[in-house]
Amino acid sequence: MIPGLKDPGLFRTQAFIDGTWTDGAPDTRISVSDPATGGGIALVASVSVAQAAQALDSAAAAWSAWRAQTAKARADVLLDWYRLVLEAREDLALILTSEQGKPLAEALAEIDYGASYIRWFAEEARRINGAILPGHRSDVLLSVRKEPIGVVAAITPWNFPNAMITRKVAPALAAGCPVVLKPASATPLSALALAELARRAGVPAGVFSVVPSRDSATIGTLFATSGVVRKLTFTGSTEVGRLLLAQAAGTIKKCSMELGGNAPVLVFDDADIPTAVQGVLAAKFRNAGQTCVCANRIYVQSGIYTAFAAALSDAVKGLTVGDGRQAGIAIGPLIDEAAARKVETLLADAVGQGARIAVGGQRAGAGGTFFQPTVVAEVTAAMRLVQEEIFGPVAPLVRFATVEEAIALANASDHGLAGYLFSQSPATIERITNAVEVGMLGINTGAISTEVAPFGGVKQSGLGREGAQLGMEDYLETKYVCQQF
Ligand SMILES: NC(=O)C1=CN([C@@H]2O[C@H](COP(=O)(O)OP(=O)(O)OC[C@H]3O[C@@H](n4cnc5c(N)ncnc54)[C@H](OP(=O)(O)O)[C@@H]3O)[C@@H](O)[C@H]2O)C=CC1
Ligand SMILES: O=C(O)[C@H](O)CS(=O)(=O)O
Repeated sequence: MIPGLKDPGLFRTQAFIDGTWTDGAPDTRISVSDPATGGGIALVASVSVAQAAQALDSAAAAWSAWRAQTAKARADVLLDWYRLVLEAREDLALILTSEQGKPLAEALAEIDYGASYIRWFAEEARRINGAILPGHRSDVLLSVRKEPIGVVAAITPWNFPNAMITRKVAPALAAGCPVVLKPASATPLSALALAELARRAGVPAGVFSVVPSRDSATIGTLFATSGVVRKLTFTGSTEVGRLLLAQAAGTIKKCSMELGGNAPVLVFDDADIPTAVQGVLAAKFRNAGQTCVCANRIYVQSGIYTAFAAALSDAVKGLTVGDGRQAGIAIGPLIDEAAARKVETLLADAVGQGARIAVGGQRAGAGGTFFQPTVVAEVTAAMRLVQEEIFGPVAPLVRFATVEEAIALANASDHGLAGYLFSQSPATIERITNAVEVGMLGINTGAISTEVAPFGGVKQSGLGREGAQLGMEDYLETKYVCQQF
């Protein structure tokens, strides 16, 4: 149980299948722990493959009635869900921080961000328009219709255990598609609370099921290979996304992939230093650096390097580390011991090759997975800090000299999710905007995520877009009709 919940009914530990709370497989449960204390907070049902298959079958059975609802009726249910989520935002944030660790202020922001996707797609539900085309013959009527793709299987990560779910479930339901969700095992409670609120909002049985499982690989294989599933949507690491794509090939399944990132930041000599520092703080240290759009490699032009490094270091020293439930905390714990150890390994590799720790560099506090917000200077492209997604509160600074060098460095990655640019030169901004290989670019800002814009990457950062009007397309099929008079 989580102390302090106003509505204990949101603390759910069973699976939610076909509108019913149900135990999982016997003798297997998911142990959910609090990353700040290491203590256990829940034992959650872990479903069997048969139960996950049952959830898919119940979704298929519910599909025809859900798609037959008017767009307005589906929108009304989503708006009720939106209202209930906002009414429960403090409980949802407390559940989220308890299982994921981010500071409560960030958790509240995530609940609002997640809710914004529900509202956005409630509105988009009523704008899924088709078209009448000018015929190629005088005796035909040509039309194009948008139809719900069918049963959607979704798999989501632990770092945004609320918003990554609504960013998929809301457009699917808006389009007329039922969803079966497998949430991350580290953070199932947020997903189950969302399911309870969806139930209260009137989402019909079978239209939204949540099947936590300790055996994610087996459930993922079921989702990717089942003939019942028409659409697979995944957010998580590139390696898992690659595996799922391969598994889905057998059924030519439509897939959306929001995968790993390795965001470059380019700070030019003409940048406004306070703006660049604030932008890097926002893009680097949100969620203790555990976001796919985090600033991962910070390239600083040689003329501003020393001044920027000093200003950033001063700002980072002011970031407080601690339990996210305490007031004023900026950096919570990393999700688990493996994450903390990975950060240590990457730092050791960099220092071993001549990098210099300007701020931080160590675990914070006595024990646990807290890590000091860290600035590393004199980093080079040969270091793992630059080559790999850090997923921790570490800001590596790399020098560069020219615009052409900056472009080459920024694009030297298999990933291309987000990127950031700090300059006051229109010519530099235009040059970089056209040349950098990313799906999303922040210019003189480090905060770019919003439901109104298409979220997604290029290269091995994924396929498809979430949010915006584009985000609805992933849950629709197009039908062209040629009617002879
Ligand atoms: N592009 C984007 O929008 C985002 C990308 N990410 C990326 O995700 C990574 C970190 O998140 P993380 O949760 O660790 O990513 P993972 O890929 O490890 O896990 C994501 C989800 O996939 C499940 N999973 C793990 N292995 C398999 C498998 N073999 N088959 C099917 N499902 C599987 C996990 O289940 P379980 O929890 O049981 O392991 C979890 O639900 C980073 O690379 C980050 O960049 C994260 C968020 C957003
Ligand atoms: O998991 C992520 O990194 C999210 O996509 C981050 S965001 O959408 O809040 O930027």
